[in-house]
Amino acid sequence: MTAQAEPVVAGPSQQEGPALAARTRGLRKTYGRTVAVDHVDLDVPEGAVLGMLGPNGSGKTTTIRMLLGLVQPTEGEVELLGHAMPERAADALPDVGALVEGPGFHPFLSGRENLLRLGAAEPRLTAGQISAAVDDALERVGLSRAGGRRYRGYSLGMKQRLGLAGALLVPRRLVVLDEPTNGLDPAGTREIRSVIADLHREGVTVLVSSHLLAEVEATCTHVAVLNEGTLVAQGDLTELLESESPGLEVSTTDASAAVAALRAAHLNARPTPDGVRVELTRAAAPDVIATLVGAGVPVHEARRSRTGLEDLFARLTQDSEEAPTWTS
Ligand SMILES: Nc1ncnc2c1ncn2[C@@H]1O[C@H](COP(=O)(O)OP(=O)(O)OP(=O)(O)O)[C@@H](O)[C@H]1O
Repeated sequence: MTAQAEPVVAGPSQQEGPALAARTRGLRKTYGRTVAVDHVDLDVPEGAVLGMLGPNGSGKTTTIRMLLGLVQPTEGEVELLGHAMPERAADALPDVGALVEGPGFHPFLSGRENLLRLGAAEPRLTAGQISAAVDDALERVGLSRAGGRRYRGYSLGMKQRLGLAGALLVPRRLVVLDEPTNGLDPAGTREIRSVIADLHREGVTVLVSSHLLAEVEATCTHVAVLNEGTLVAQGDLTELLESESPGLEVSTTDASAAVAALRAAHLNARPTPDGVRVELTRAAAPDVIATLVGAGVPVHEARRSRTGLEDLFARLTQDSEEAPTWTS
């Protein structure tokens, strides 16, 4: 594994910042010789929708499972809603709704019957409250009409939404969702997004893991980026993006010649689908174009780029031995 720089941090420091719904310090998990999570100091501010981003295998699920007390850390501390985990799980977990792995619903029962069974195991609901809580939860995730149908016939999106309804049977302070839109079509993704937006409006803290950059950019107020088990950036999403250096997008038919010429001139450049993106920290746009033209690279168009999440992650993860694959 490549040595990582100090994580990029945006937003107020912890002393003056908001209360934290979840917090880890020095969190580490190893499986044999595999380091799944490496000294992660994660802050999830109360009221945030925090997107935990990272390529496959970067440690998102393991971190989430340690937060919820489902996996014992090798080292480090976890606090969930102010309670030490896993020791004080019984104090913390009633306020936490989680959708962590494929929910174990019964295939031959309807969505509603499955939720009734879950409701019966929910310590905050009396027997008389379960039915109304189930109906509320079904409505919240848009499954009221499909509630009577067998789980077996549900689409993947409906199954995910039913899992979410199960996590929301009672009001929660924190909702944790591990890749909730995995495998969903755009309509299913929009539905999950809208449930997250509703929770945010109600002041519920949401921690959602994803490897979809566009998804996080559209839904989240905060972001935490994991790469090879290490936290490489975290903070307020807008502040993180604003702290990024400006770039120039150059359209060219010869991206490899362009990258070679720019790197020879000690400029940071990386290929994009229609050319290259050049960081404008060490050179102004006219110098970049002059360098390319001087090297005989055909320049069809050049425009300043708005820094997006994709650029931020390309930079944060560019030192990896294997370039991570991001999907936007
Ligand atoms: N129970 C386990 N036993 C052995 N290795 C594990 C176990 N759980 C996770 N790992 C390893 O730890 C690393 C981090 O895995 P993790 O599932 O946390 O990543 P992730 O970011 O959630 O990935 P994905 O997006 O693919 O779900 C991987 O190398 C994985 O193979």
